[in-house]
Amino acid sequence: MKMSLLTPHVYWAQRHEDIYLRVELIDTQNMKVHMHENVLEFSGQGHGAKGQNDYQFSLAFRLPVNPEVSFKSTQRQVSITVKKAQRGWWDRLTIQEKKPLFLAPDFDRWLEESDAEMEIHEKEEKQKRVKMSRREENGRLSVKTIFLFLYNLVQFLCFSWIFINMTVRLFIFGQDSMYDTFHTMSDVMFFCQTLAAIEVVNAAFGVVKTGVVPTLIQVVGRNFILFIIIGSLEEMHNKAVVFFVFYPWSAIEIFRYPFYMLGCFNTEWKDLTWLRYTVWIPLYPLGALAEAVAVVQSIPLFDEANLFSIDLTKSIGVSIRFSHFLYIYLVLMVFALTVNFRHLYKQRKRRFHTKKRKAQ
Ligand SMILES: CCCCCCCCCCCCC[C@@H](O)CC(=O)SCCNC(=O)CCNC(=O)[C@H](O)C(C)(C)COP(=O)(O)OP(=O)(O)OC[C@H]1O[C@@H](n2cnc3c(N)ncnc32)[C@H](O)[C@@H]1OP(=O)(O)O
Repeated sequence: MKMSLLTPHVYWAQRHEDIYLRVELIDTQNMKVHMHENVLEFSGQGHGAKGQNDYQFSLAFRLPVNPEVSFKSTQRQVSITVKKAQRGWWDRLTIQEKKPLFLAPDFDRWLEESDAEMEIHEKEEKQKRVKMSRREENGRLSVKTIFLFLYNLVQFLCFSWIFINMTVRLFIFGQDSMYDTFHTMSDVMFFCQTLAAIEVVNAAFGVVKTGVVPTLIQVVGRNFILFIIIGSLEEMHNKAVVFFVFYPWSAIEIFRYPFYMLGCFNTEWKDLTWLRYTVWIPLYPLGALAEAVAVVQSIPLFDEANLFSIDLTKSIGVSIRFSHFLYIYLVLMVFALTVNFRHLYKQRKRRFHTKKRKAQ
């Protein structure tokens, strides 16, 4: 059956820089779209107003347009975009004053000149806002990265100083060095552990992706031992247990903080990651055991000194001794230890399990 040559319905709209044409043809095949001397030539087979047929049209534009035409055929229509050679608003589309019969405004996209200007203005504003928020985000990111990097660096340097000093002193002075640990290391340890409060704040405000509870247990637990159990009792200062508390504390941190430092720049050193997530396995129970021994050793000393006890003998006839609280603390330690051990185990599994899956 011979198909007759017909013109499809064409709808148009403009912006300051573009012309949009919508050709109402369904399932267009063998489509040709050309621009020749400012005239757009279209031909194709498809289902239009007169059923399945060959359709064609040409449009001589009123003002110069770019020779390149972009077009897209969908199941329902053909969309053509032509770029104006010069930015501006046209009072009509074609060179001839009389509008071709097949051409009509595309009211879905139609805008008056002032509305189109408004649209440009809104687009520019939106782009500006996106740019500004990106810049702000980058600024915030870098401030956060610098802050975390410096924090981890300071902790790494201080804990390394403690660890190296304790090791060297152990080699030089042997067992005697243990009794001197508090006098030689406590200032730096006080500094590090006070600074570590930042980690709780970071976790609470989402600065780092970690749980608040394990961090709180870690920081409060250590600071209780350092400032109350050891720090507040002079008799505890020259006990060897201080060595056994400080050594595992500082040993883990010389791996943990550099691991975070690299993480700040999305970098990883596999061996360091392995150490960070493995060394705690023996160190954590050892550290906790040393802390428990320190608490037990301090109990008679607190009783003797009557420190932090609340005397209620006059009002209710009893005195609440700090040592009572310390017995409770020892039980609490078991729970807290379990929570953190499980947390660290999960972190280890997450780290190595994901890495393995990624590698597959
Ligand atoms: C509520 C009051 C309770 C009172 C409780 C009283 C009883 C307490 C008894 C507790 C006994 C404690 C014993 C303990 O003190 C003994 C010792 O410490 S012995 C030495 C061995 N110790 C350790 O190994 C523990 C060391 N500490 C830690 O690992 C952390 O403090 C801990 C919170 C336990 C776990 O860390 P975290 O949850 O942060 O895990 P990740 O390291 O995997 O980090 C998760 C993601 O966050 C990013 N992150 C974390 N911190 C930083 C940082 N400073 N800078 C940059 N990025 C950071 C990290 O990169 C991870 O991100 P991603 O997953 O994307 O890589």
